[in-house]
Amino acid sequence: MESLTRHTDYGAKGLNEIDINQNPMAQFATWLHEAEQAEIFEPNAMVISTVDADGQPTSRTVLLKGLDDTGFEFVTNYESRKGKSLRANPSVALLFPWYALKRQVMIVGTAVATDAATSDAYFARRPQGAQLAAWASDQSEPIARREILDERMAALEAQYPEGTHVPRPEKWGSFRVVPSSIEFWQGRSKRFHDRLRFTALDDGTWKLERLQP
Ligand SMILES: Cc1cc2nc3c(=O)[nH]c(=O)nc-3n(C[C@H](O)[C@H](O)[C@H](O)COP(=O)(O)O)c2cc1C
Ligand SMILES: Cc1ncc(COP(=O)(O)O)c(CN)c1O
Repeated sequence: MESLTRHTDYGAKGLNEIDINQNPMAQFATWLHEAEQAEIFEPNAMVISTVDADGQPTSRTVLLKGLDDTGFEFVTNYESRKGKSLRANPSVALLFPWYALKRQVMIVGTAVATDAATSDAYFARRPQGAQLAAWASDQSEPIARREILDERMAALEAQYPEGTHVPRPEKWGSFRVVPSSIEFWQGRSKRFHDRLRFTALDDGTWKLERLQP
């Protein structure tokens, strides 16, 4: 396996304290836009790590669905493994792995369920197939066979013909991750990378620090 011994150079393009936007959410929006421009697959995909009631961490990918000065939004099933973990412990880590750009963004924060209206508004914008899948799936629960899921879907498709309104299941909705720190990582040559980390202060401003690579 050649990839295991490869030593790819990550290039000369740096990230410095002068050029970075002093508002980390605005800086994040710039990098997300650049990831979109680079046409990488699912640029808004992020790995979210949670810790369950027993202290066991787990990670999985979700899609970023909203971004503003208060935080990062994603949607999921509140009764899923991650949903249950977040009820027990709202601390999370987010990772945007933009390898094609030799970049990653690491966020630490707290996840809070949004109000029902926010979840309703997003659910209403989903394609009907995805809406029905949210009803059909008890996310993260074992099931004996794929066919059982397909039968559930067929029954839901009969109940809700194309174009009819599908209400949001109560078990499904959005979370907002309120960040306490946001680190921008830019890969550079010789593994001598740039790392700039913002930490939220009590007065609503951000402290910026450079971390060693
Ligand atoms: C690219 C990608 C995007 C995904 N987006 C979501 C998402 O936005 N919400 C979601 O609940 N699951 C999403 N999934 C599935 C999750 O990774 C995961 O399998 C699921 O949420 C169950 O996780 P859990 O059992 O740890 O709760 C995505 C998977 C991939 C690969
Ligand atoms: C199970 C699941 N739930 C939610 C989402 C994200 O929401 P949407 O389907 O509206 O993109 C995804 C995206 N891959 C998903 O796989």
